[in-house]
Amino acid sequence: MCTSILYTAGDHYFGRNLDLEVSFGQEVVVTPRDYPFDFRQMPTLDHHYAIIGMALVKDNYPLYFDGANEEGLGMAGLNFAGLAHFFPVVDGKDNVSPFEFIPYVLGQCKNVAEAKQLLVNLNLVNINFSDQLQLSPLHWLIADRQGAAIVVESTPSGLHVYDNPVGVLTNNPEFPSQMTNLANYQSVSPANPVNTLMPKKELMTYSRGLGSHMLPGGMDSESRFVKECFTLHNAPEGDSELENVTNYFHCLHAVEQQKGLDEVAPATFEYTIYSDGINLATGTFYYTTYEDNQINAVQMHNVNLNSRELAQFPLVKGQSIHAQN
Ligand SMILES: C[C@H](CCC(=O)NCC(=O)O)[C@H]1CC[C@H]2[C@@H]3[C@H](O)C[C@@H]4C[C@H](O)CC[C@]4(C)[C@H]3CC[C@]12C
Repeated sequence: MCTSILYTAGDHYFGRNLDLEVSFGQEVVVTPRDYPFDFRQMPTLDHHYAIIGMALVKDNYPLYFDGANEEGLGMAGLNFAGLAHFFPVVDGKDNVSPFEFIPYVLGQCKNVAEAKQLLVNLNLVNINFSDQLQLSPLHWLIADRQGAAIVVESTPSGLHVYDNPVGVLTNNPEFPSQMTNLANYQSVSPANPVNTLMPKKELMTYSRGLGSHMLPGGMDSESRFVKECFTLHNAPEGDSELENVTNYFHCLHAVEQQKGLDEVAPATFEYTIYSDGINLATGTFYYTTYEDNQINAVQMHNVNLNSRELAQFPLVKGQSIHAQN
């Protein structure tokens, strides 16, 4: 499972938790403007916006899990098992495979409005990257540095593009059902509740935080969606980049999966392999890994963006403890 968010605090911060039981060998990858992006059914993009994000590089091709471009448009692919459906190639449509979808959008669009235009003629097609790396059933959150966000879901009924007013995406069910479910939690609050249960009776406020007593806390995607909406939309806005990045990671880590809690096969547990976030205005990409609570950063503009060669930054994994004596 996974969770992706757009946090607004002056600038906009976009990224995700990647929750899985195996690591693919992903790293931070910058694709510069002149790297030739080949597509199976569409013309090569010889020149495009530069992209930074988390990717597995295979045969010199960056298979992005999530990322953002130099204009401040971000995009993340999240599991959508059993619901995602990809189609055969159709003449006259823009036929793009899901593994090409992030470069296709981030290479060409400055913002969500441009992405919506590009999606009008899109057909997400069932072409595997290779026999070893077959398609995964994904849906996507796309968000920009003006704060707009959409969700893209390709199901048996076709391609669906939904405005996302909450800036959160997890996994199943379909996005409109997640939004409907939020209505059940409207009374969840950071404040202690007013007693409407028995207004004429005194009830003891035995604890702080009673306003969030009904907040779901499970590992499942519906619980994470509600919990993250509550956390994100009550998060403070900081006065500095450091404060904002700190708040941002607290929001994501609120729904992280600790090892041992989500059993996906006997004795095999899914956990939050990494959490990442990019400041969409500055192009600084931040991340933490399960093994390392330290926030690491890669600044895309410190890489030569007028190049044809991918720049790869292996993930820092060792825990660093600040010994004080
Ligand atoms: C499985 C995860 C999504 C995380 C998640 O929700 N998993 C748990 C679950 O089963 O619910 C997805 C997100 C991005 C995906 C990868 C990217 O799409 C890039 C690449 C695309 C290829 O078609 C398949 C391999 C490969 C490398 C994908 C493997 C599966 C990934 C890593």
